[in-house]
Amino acid sequence: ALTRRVACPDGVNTATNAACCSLFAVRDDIQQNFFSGGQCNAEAHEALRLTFHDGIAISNKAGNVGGADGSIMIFADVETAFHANIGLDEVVAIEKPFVDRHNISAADFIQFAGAVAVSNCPGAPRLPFFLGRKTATSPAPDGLVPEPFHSVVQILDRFADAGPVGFEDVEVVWALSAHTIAAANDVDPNLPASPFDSTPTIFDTQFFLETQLRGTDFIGKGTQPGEVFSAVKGVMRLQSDHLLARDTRTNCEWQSFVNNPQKLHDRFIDAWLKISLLGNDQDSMIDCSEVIPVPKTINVQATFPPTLSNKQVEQACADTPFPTLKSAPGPATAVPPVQRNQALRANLKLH
Ligand code: HEM
Ligand SMILES: [Ca+2]
Repeated sequence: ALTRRVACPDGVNTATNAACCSLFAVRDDIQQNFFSGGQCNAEAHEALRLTFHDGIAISNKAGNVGGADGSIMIFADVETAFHANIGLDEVVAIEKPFVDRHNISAADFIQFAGAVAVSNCPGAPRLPFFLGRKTATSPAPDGLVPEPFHSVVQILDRFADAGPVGFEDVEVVWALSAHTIAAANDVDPNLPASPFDSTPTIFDTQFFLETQLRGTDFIGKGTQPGEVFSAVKGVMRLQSDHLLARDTRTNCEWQSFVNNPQKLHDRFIDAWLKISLLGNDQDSMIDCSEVIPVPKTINVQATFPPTLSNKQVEQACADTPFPTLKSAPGPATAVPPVQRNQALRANLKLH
């Protein structure tokens, strides 16, 4: 049966539910004025990180208060001072004016902006967006956001405790697909915008491949808490990603994503949707996924970075051999830092 669509008051768009109509203007505003005309830039990456740090701050042990409730923006003074939220004061400051000038809650805006952000990255899945989150009445307590220097057990336990259902070990791996479009600004403050894979503006499986390579050096002057040896110049490796790629509880799931973009899509949609709904009841929310842009598709094979090959794989999964893949041609060159929207930052007096 055909779904009847309603004409939106903007005279341009139609929607399956009239409540979604106001999101078109929010989308167009952030694409233009936040993501530099629809780029998978540093701001897009930060918008995605923020969805996680708002959502994951809920604990079954503590009675499931919080989650994706906007507390990280509403109580920004408290929460952006938490060590795990380092650097997020900036994206909160960028996002706040958009919330103020549109009729949308902080909780919904954070997740909506994250879904739009991901759509800007070629190769990404089109993430679903549901409208109607509860609004925070108190800040999240400290200690609920995983840190890169945490052990695998600490990380898996934290995810398992996030919400009444929690996350299975494999779902933690699925969620970490986000690090294919990511960089670190504050792990090594001397090297801001250091990406986690060689293609931080493309939603591909390189992150899972590159973290499985034998680390050879720090990308900066030395170790920072949560940083380990990386295999690729310019690419920062987090200890948490390194350990999850090797731990017996997660290593085969990690490897299974290498050169499997279909699985990457399917599982990231599942894991991210779950994060984006933590603390809320999906059945009482409105599906506005149609407002999220359709990402550009890519057709690439996972490849070893120049000079590296299957020989450098630190095989961890005992069940299945690592896939045999080609190496990118040429000499090893340093992966450049991720571009930031300097004008936007200057306007808000951010560094
Ligand atoms: C074990 C769990 C995780 C740990 C320990 C972790 C840790 C980190 C750290 C340390 C950074 C660098 C922050 C900075 O210095 O600027 C980072 C960046 C990022 N993380 Fe995670 N993360 C985890 C899971 C996730 C998940 C589940 C998502 C999203 C679904 C996510 C999305 C991102 C993104 C998009 C960035 C890049 C931000 C930017 O480029 O500015 N992370 N993460
Ligand atoms: Ca990538």
